[in-house]
Amino acid sequence: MIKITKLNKIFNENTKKEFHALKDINIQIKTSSCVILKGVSGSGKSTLLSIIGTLLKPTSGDIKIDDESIAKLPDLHASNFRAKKLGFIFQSYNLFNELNVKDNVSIPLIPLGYSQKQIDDMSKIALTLANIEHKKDELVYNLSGGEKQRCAIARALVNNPDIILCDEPTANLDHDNSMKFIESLREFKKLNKTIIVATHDPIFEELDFVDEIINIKNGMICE
Ligand SMILES: Nc1ncnc2c1ncn2[C@@H]1O[C@H](COP(=O)(O)OP(=O)(O)OP(=O)(O)O)[C@@H](O)[C@H]1O
Repeated sequence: MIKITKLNKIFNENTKKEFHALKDINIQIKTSSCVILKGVSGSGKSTLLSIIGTLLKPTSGDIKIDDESIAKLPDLHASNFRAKKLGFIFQSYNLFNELNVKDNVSIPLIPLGYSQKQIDDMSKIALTLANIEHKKDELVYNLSGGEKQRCAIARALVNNPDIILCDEPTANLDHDNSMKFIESLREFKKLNKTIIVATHDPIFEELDFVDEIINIKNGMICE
């Protein structure tokens, strides 16, 4: 369970540029559910996703993941927490173009102290799940947009995370590849992952496996 209580995020606090990006957010996300964070550009979706992902700290309020409070985790603990529990899929893929697919996918495992054999085995499982195993030796630079997305999916899955966070995952995909991405989400759901997708793509609105759509407007949850 992810429990967010009275969460606020203020950028540039106490300066002329002060901006209240998230206002008194209260949400509970059940384990193994799929939730869509929906809202127009600038509404606060990425900010909320980044806080859930421990990439950003809230100004006030609490966020608990499986009863562990993560709002104020020191940076080293936050990066360990991410490495064990979370997988990220970003709109811009965030891959290393000059490395091959397999190396990109195995990167999150390196700080976790696995042996080379374990890294190879775990990477192979993720590459197969994301249907990109056949391109494992190809440089990311040479992949199509849909293939880059599948490589990013494999990287998000490689540590077998409980929670998968997706930020505008279909923004750079055509309709066919967006539909393929949605089928990947369906598979994650079958694997009992908790999935949170921040998006304004209407394609996510009527999916049978989505448990909840949370609307965000001007940093607030709309009922
Ligand atoms: N580091 C920052 N400093 C100042 N303001 C910021 C910062 N990050 C985000 N903001 C502001 O907070 C608001 C919410 O941004 P956020 O990226 O969360 O929106 P979003 O709903 O994800 O938008 P998009 O769909 O365009 O990605 C925006 O007005 C943005 O300009």
